[in-house]
Amino acid sequence: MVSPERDTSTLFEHLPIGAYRVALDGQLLQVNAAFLRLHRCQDFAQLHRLYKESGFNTYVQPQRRKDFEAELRQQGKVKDFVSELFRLSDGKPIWVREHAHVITDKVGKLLGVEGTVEDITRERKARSALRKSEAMLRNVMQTIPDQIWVKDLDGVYLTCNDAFASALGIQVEDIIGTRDAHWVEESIAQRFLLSDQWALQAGRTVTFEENNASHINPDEQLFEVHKTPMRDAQGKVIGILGVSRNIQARKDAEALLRDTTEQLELAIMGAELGRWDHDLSMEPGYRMDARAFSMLGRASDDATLPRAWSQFVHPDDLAPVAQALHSHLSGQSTAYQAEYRALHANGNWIWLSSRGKVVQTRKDGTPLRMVGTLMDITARKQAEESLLATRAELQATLDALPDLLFEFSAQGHYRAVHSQFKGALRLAPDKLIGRTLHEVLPRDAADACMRALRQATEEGRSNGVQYCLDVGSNQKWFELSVVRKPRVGDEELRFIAIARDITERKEAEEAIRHLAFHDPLTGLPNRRLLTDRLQNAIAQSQRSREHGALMFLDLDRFKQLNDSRGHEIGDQLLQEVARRLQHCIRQVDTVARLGGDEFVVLLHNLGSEPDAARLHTSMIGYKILASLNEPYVLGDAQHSTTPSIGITLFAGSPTEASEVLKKADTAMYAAKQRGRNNVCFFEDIPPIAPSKSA
Ligand SMILES: Nc1nc2c(ncn2[C@@H]2O[C@H](COP(=O)(O)OP(=O)(O)OP(=O)(O)O)[C@@H](O)[C@H]2O)c(=O)[nH]1
Repeated sequence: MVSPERDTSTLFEHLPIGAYRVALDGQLLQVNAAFLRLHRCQDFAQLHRLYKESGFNTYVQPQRRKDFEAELRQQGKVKDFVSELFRLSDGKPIWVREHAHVITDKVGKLLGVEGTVEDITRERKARSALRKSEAMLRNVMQTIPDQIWVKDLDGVYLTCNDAFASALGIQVEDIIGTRDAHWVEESIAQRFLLSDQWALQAGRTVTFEENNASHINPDEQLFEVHKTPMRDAQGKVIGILGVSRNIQARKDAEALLRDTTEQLELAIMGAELGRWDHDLSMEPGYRMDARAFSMLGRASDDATLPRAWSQFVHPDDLAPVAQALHSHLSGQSTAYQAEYRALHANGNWIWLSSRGKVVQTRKDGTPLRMVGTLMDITARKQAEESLLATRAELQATLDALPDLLFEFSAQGHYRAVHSQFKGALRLAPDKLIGRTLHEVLPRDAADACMRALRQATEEGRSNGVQYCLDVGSNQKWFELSVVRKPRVGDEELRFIAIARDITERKEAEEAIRHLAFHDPLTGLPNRRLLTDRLQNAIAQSQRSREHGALMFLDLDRFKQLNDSRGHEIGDQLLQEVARRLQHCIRQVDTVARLGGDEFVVLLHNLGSEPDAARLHTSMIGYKILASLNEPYVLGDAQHSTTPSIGITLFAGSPTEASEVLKKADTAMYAAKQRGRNNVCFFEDIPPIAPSKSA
């Protein structure tokens, strides 16, 4: 049988933690093997020596020994006394937990102290690490926006984060220890339970989406839920970890993207666009889709093969296309855009419009991938070309037109000037635009143009309105043709106006008119104009009762000059006579040549007194006689001539011009008969006696 003492001693020896006995003076009496291991000592002697050297106090904080002894004195024992000690062998600090009690003999006399010392350095480190990792886990759980919770196998919440608690509308502390049924409808709690069981049975993380309407998810937002069985260190399932994430916004964005992509696809199809995808990291890396490829008349089977972007591009268009590409790839342009000719399978060149953008870059910004569209613009290009040709033709026609071409508003604003002959304009075209006719032209001309515009407004066109302008130092005549432009939509009413320079025509007309009323040799009014003026003078005389007079002149023996010196010399004489006659009369009076060597002078406003009128006329008649008697230089010889002048007066009474002319002619004839170079008044000719036989 083993004695109790021996049992105690064996137990002491084999305790897994350090055990000691000390005397009242602190001397070590006995330690066990574990105590020696704790202090890394070989044997009791080494330990004892080191212990003595330390002065019986190995506490890192010396105060702790005093605390230990005080507690022992007061309580007779010390429990769970944790302190830091210096390990006796190497002086390294270690953490220990101590229990001790005093030893007494049978009568209660104090003999010493007996205690245990347990090295808890590793345990403390582990606890501290655990505390740290727990804190970290808590932080992570709070930081993650997802809802996180942990339930045990009975469905009781062990922990959760704020996101989860606030989704339920309560505090974290309120959730712990409760079940789902506390917070959600029974049906929802049931569904939660089913998914928990699914994860537990599967023995792995299960993921599913959930949007069940409940008071914690009234908007039926979509959540992605992960449930994972939780295991202890031995791999035994002890609970379930849940993570739930609101993916409504992501789903909406995905749906929008899908919609947009579909719409884009539809738009691309609707616009008959082809697509290309250019992988810039490889060569060749340009791929077309079937639609793009079929634009080139090529079989869609080969469409997706990578090729050089330049494969079908017209050689003359390579440089500009490469330039556009470079400009976008180097970031100078926000998008790539080029129009070029491409080789159709039938051998023709078609026009393509290519647009695209870089959609992927390396980290350093180097472009990696471009995508874009192709559009067949051959028809547009052809239309543009024919439009350009038509425009060029129109411009050439306009350039060839000797006219000024304008566009006006109905209010007379210059809207456009199409004229080659800018010199004929009063202002430069850019200065004309926006101004009105009245701001640019003199009043009469502007009024005439506005008249034409008004007529064109009412009738659609206007032709023939004429106006006169000073252009430079010349006076020019213009004739206006105006057409109302067909209106497109609610566009302003406009008029095309052609102003034709008709100065030459006007001058020709004037010359013709002059010829009709004037004698070409002397420029004097002819018989027709004289007759007209004579009629006017007679009419005026009737109104005013003033006298007028008509002189009829015929050169004496003019025929001889013609015959002797020729017709031309005769003409020269007639011209000089015309000049002298004009010098003898007032501006208001008229000298006319009737033909041959016959001239007529018409005098106006000779007053109402007959004698005064006759005297005045007589004076002029003799003045003319004297003037024409002056010698003439004709060619290289002098010549003399004389006129015979017949005069008649008229006043008040109605008379025919021919009658007056006849009287003057008669008087002239009388002057001839009186020996020529003479002045004779018709009124002085004695009336011819009626013949006896009559
Ligand atoms: N040089 C020239 N001669 C003309 C022109 N028209 C007519 N004559 C000539 O003028 C002459 C007119 O002569 P008359 O008046 O009949 O005779 P005359 O010699 O003047 O004789 P009297 O009048 O009786 O003194 C004719 O010889 C015509 O041929 C003309 O435009 N130029």
